[in-house]
Amino acid sequence: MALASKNNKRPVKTVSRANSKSSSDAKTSSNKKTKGEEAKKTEEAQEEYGLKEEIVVLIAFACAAILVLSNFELAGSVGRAIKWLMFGFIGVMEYFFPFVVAGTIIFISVNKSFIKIARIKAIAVYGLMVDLAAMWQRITNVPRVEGNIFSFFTVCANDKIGGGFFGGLLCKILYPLGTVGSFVIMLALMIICIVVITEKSFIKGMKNAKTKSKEFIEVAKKDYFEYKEQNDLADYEDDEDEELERNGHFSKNANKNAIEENGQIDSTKKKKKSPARRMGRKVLGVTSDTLIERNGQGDGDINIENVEAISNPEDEYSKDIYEPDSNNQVFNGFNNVMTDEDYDDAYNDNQGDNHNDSYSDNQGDSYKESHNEAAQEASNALDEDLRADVASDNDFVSAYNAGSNAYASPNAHASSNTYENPNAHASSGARDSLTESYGQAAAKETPFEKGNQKKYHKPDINCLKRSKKTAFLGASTGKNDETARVLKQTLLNFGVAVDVVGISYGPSVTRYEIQPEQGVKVSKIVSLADDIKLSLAAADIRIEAPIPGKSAIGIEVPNKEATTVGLRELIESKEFKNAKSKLVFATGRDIAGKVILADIAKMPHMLIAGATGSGKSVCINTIITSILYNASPEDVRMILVDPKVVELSVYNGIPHLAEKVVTDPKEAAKALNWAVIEMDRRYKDFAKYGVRNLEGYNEKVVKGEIIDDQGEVVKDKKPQILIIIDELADLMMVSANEVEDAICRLAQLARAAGIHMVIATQRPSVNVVTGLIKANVPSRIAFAVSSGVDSRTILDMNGAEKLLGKGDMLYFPSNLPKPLRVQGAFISDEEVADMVEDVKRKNPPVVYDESISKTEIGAALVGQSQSQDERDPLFAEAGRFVIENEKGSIGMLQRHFKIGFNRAGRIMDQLFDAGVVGQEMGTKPRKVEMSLEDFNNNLANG
Ligand SMILES: Nc1ncnc2c1ncn2[C@@H]1O[C@H](COP(=O)(O)OP(=O)(O)OP(=O)(O)O)[C@@H](O)[C@H]1O
Repeated sequence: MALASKNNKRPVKTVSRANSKSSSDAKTSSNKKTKGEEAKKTEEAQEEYGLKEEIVVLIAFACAAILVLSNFELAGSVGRAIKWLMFGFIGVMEYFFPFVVAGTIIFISVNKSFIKIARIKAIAVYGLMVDLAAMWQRITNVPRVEGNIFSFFTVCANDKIGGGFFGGLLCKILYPLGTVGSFVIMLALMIICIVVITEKSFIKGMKNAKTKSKEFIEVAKKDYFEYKEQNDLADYEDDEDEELERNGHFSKNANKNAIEENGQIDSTKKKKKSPARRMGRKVLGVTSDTLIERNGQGDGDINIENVEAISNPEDEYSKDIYEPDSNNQVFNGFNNVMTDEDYDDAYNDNQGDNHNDSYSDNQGDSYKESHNEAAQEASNALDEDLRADVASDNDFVSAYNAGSNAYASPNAHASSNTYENPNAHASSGARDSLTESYGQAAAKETPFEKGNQKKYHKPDINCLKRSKKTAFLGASTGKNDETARVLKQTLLNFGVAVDVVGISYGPSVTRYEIQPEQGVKVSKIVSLADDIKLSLAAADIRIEAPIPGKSAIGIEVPNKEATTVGLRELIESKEFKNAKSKLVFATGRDIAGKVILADIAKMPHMLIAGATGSGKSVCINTIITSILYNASPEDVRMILVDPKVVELSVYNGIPHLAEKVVTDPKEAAKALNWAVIEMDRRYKDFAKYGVRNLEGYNEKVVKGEIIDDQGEVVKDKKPQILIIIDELADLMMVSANEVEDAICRLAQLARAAGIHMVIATQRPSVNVVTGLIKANVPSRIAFAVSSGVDSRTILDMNGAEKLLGKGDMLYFPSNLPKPLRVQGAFISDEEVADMVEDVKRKNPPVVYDESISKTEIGAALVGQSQSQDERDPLFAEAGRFVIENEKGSIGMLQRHFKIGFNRAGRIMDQLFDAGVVGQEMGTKPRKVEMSLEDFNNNLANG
């Protein structure tokens, strides 16, 4: 029905044909016929036509159906006959025949207006069928083509094979051409039929295919040339960039990146450049064409060249820690990157100054004035070789050594009693005779005797090696600027727009100070730490958000090569020399290269923690060395506790030691107890003489206002005492309670008494660094640790797990709000050994304080109770209670008076002292040995 309706609509031409037919009829018959009649006829014709069409279509379908059914032998004997017949005519093509018949009938019926064409096409279809049948026949060759023409019909009809009569006939006709020739012709026929049916030219199609492939090649060629052109352009741009970089310009982003005036991205440029850029560059987790849309600023990309490494005065977090001197030329950050001349000048200045300090300070004479004179004397006194050296060598160091030798010689000693310095650089002969003469002198006078306090001779600065000066300069090359660019791009890739506002080149890390655009959360940048690490291929980075005192976030990236900060350069620095405190030590250099000094007196106690190999022992060495270069034994005495035995034993014999280096943890507990007793003693003295602290006391000593019990004026100042414990864990293992008690008591009260502690541990766990110790030791230095948990134990915050080791530290004194990243000063074991040797040689033998080793563990507590000498307020009541119950038990006192064990125990001890109860009897209660009457009497008598 659908077809019918389609047909009704379609043949407009058919209708018009009918119309024309009726009109011609009208012409030939008569003009009398009315228009209404014509129209009626037309309508009738149309109806007739529609019906016919429908009938034809239906018959066609019926025929086709019967043919199909015949193929499957479902149409009875007629069907079988038809099948037989059809196979006889067209062979195996009979299977397709029903559909072809139905199709052609319908096709012709609906294309009546093109009947000729329709017929031709129908013939072509049948021709194609015969051609295909012939092909099949030729391929199978059954029945044989050479046979009788009629055998084709009979064999195919009977056996349902072959190409039938028509197929066979064609084969027979073409037989003289042979098989191949036959096939060629049959193929040609097939193409002709298809062309006729489809009306599509085979040759034209071939031509089209040719032109299409040509077009395709053209397009490919065009693409290739375009790509090549772009690639060349990118190469050229890269060359240009490199050239700019070489010339010190770093504005390629500003030139190349298409940020328009109004901040819009030039998308065409961006599109064109992207393939070349991606192909031409290594991708480091960023795409280099990512541009930032700036909000109204429109000043293009940041020009990294303009970013200067400024050691901003605002960086001074605390005046207590460093007081930068504008005159200081020694590595004062990167603004003052030194030329060789500068360096040498500074060196000579410092050398001269230091030399001056070492001698003129202590001796009261100007070393410089007499130096030339003395050197002259030396040249007389020394052997030929040395004299030649002194005469020819203009180098200050040689002159200095020669000068020192001069003073070391017995002659010089005889001629000038100011310089009795046995120098490390003395020739062996001179040294022997000196030792002899020194021994005699030492026999006459007691070392550090009263009024002879200025005879401490500092070690020679040449015992410490000078670190390489070029190391700092190396870090200021353009490499780091490139890093800043990558950093910025990486953050942009994650949608974080930032400006790099400053770069600080530190000895081991470089800090990029970035300022996020408004609306960017600091936490977002912190969360990108791993991605930044990946882009920069950095071992580890630390993000300081924000940098204290700045509206910027610091991203600390390790330098490719870390620079060692030599202790010597710090000790020679003006900051160190100008430091007033005797307990100042050269900590290292901060991220901007500034000298960081720490004053232990202000801390007043310090905890140093870090994993093994992170730099604790080196740090302790720098503390001791700094003190040896800065303070005399009258100013500072040290107690060194070294349970590891090997670390600090080298210092045995230096005059600053109050006690031989303590290696036994039990001895260490004694030493701590001694310190507690000493602290109590000092407080008593302060109270007695009406001073508040050690400084006040020492001032009075200088003024001669301190008179002792014998009525003599005290001339000895009390030194500051520094207790250094190299491994707290070892002490805690042996006697945790005593050690913890002593440390806490010292930590709470020792500041005013001038007693300070430096406690180091590689195990920052809570059972070593207990809550009590942490609470009482406010200043910390954290070296690299293995986990954030350890970092939190030390600093109460993460960060130390990101450190690089080898002296990289977070320095967190009590007066800073946040830890400061510092590269610790370095001193080698050889330097320590040289320096200690030098100090020992120059100074009288050390006199240890025997009372330290004689102190009993727990004596401090006895001392404490004795010093208090007070009975517990419950003493009387407790006494009566015990007597009434006729037994003395601590538990009973605890329960009855609702007090703790310690207090109850103390009361029981007091009752024992007063004779109320007897000795302890293990677990049994003590015996009562006093009547209530006697007890009351005793109380009444006081
Ligand atoms: N400030 C520094 N500068 C350069 N290198 C350093 C610095 N401090 C330490 N190192 C390097 O690290 C090594 C280990 O240092 P150190 O012995 O001080 O570690 P430690 O923390 O005391 O280890 P341990 O707990 O095992 O004794 C040193 O030999 C040295 O090479």
